[in-house]
Amino acid sequence: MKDVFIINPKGQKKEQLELIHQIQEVFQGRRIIIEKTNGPGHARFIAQKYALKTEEPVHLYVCGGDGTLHEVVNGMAQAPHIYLSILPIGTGNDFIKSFEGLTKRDFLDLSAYQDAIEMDCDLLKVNGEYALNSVSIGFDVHVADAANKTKKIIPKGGIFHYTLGMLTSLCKPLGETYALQIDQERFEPEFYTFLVFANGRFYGGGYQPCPAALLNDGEMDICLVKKVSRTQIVSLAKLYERGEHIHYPDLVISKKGKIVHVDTENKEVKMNLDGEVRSFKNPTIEIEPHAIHLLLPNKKD
Ligand SMILES: Nc1ncnc2c1ncn2[C@@H]1O[C@H](COP(=O)(O)OP(=O)(O)OP(=O)(O)O)[C@@H](O)[C@H]1O
Repeated sequence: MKDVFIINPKGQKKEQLELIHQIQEVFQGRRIIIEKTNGPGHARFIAQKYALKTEEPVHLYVCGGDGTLHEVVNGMAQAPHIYLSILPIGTGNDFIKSFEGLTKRDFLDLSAYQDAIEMDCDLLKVNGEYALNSVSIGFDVHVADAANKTKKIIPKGGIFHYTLGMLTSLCKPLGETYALQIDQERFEPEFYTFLVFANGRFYGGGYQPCPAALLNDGEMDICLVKKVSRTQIVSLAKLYERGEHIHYPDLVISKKGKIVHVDTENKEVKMNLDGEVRSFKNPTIEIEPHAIHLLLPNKKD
């Protein structure tokens, strides 16, 4: 199998240097390929290049944050000969938090991939674009947008960016009215503060909109947050971080599903796909079961 490292050089410098040192040690004498990204869209392009070469299996190591991972997945989803590992050197790295028992340090230990653990992982798909971790609409898209801006100024910080983003977003309109169809069930138009469709458990630097979400169950977990006031948002933030908001059915509807249509009355709405902000009209969100092969670190205690 060919080993290819896609490295986003914008990642945390110290972790990047340690990683390059480990690559030299662990892969000494073996043929590897290092591909550095040069800007937006490049990681996707590189992943697509290997997805189109079907003659040899490829172990792709994604070295970056959730943004790089999102791009790579969009380049190689459904390619049966690509195996993906995540080397988290971003600021948030929310996706890896869904793997219970594995820490960021475990993911960054290259020797733990010699006899890696294989896992097929579901993906979400929104009008043709894949998301690995989560998709959302409403208030938290403003939060992701604001967090992306502050990350450019202060690169470290995790949940800090999202908390700050939440506070600045409280000045914006809080939500919208949508009609929804979740599988066979129709939801008449209602005002929602935000809607989250999750494959993974964590987003926004560490919040848990869908604490029971599993990456390989063939279903998406759905959290519909009804109309809440600005003061309720602030007081609910801690519960939301712990995933305890689901115990408040007068405020939150929790569901599972395979396909969701959101009727935006043909208006463009902003959506958050793994932290990237996009605009869609009347989006359809689907789960694509077992759409990528992951190779996870095999931790030796
Ligand atoms: N050489 C480069 N220089 C600057 N930016 C780059 C370069 N290559 C890729 N990028 C940008 O980096 C972005 C992804 O960064 P990263 O993977 O850290 O994502 P992130 O969303 O900040 O994730 P996290 O929150 O986990 O840190 C891509 O969307 C791309 O625009």
